[in-house]
Amino acid sequence: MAKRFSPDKYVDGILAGDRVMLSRAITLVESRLPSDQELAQQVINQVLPKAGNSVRIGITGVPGVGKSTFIEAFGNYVIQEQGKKLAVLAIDPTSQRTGGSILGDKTRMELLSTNPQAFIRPSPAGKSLGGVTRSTRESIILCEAAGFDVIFVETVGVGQSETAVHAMVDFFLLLMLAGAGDELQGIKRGIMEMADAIAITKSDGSNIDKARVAKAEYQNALHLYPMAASGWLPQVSTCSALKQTGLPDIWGTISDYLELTQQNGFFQQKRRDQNLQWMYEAIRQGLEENFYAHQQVKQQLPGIAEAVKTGQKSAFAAAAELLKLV
Ligand SMILES: Nc1nc2c(ncn2[C@@H]2O[C@H](COP(=O)(O)OP(=O)(O)OP(=O)(O)O)[C@@H](O)[C@H]2O)c(=O)[nH]1
Repeated sequence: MAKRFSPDKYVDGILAGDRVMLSRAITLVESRLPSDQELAQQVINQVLPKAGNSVRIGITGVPGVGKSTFIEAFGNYVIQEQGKKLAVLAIDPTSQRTGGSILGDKTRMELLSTNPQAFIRPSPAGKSLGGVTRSTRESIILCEAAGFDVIFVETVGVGQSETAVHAMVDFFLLLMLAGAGDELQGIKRGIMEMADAIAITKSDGSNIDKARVAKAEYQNALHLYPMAASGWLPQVSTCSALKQTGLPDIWGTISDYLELTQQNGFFQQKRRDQNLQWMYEAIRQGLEENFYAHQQVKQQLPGIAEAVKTGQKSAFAAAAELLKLV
């Protein structure tokens, strides 16, 4: 097992912006060991008052949309032109690639991964969506305490992980291709409804006209949705990560959104709601872990499951019997 330090050492390191200590603290957060979990909670509790001062931006899009290239280009823009410190985290429980999606794509994030103002952390490998979600939420807090004022949370645009990311960010950006059709892109209607902005990627060369048409179409489609509680009308823009165009527009949209929602109180309300949601989620996960770790449950579960399978017991009676054991 790697070396562990006192909680203060992690806390001091993080607050001083020490990236190595930040990385080590995230490793604690990702660990399944109860002793690591306990240490992680102590660290998080201590840095919590220094967290929260960032803009949390979820970025999603199906494979092929150009996500890594976009994050590299937009990330560098945010650092260089907006003077921000950027952390990039990933939620990708499906990733089979070693070290998760971001590390696998490090070559496409060459500039960002060597930029001292950026911190890139891949999705933890071998975890369930719930596990990844939890560690990403806690990693956001640690990154904020370390002084990162923009956080990108990247996810693959195929389903459940979008909902998880949406529940932990302030702003949700959906990347789309021009002319591929929603269904072809595997974008579910629900994901479009969650988007605060859509960026049509690869708007360069012969693609520019197609991207312009797509922009108008998506803008029309978004107008059909009922007005969001934030009072914000989702915006569509076109961009090219390759040619570095459209990036200031996207940042402008994010800034407009922040201005509106901070003024009308939606931003603060959403964060408070998300905090509560995190708590209930943690309770649910904790209960589930305790249940399956319980000695008697472990012993009796296989037999009872078999009885359900063969029709000797009803699913509900079986569940009730097992739940009573804890
Ligand atoms: N013409 C053009 N091609 C692009 C642009 N951005 C990305 N590409 C190309 O699109 C392909 C996919 O880009 P990636 O950045 O790997 O995106 P992805 O497939 O969504 O990958 P993940 O980030 O792993 O999900 C690559 O061949 C890129 O060179 C762009 O702005 N213009």
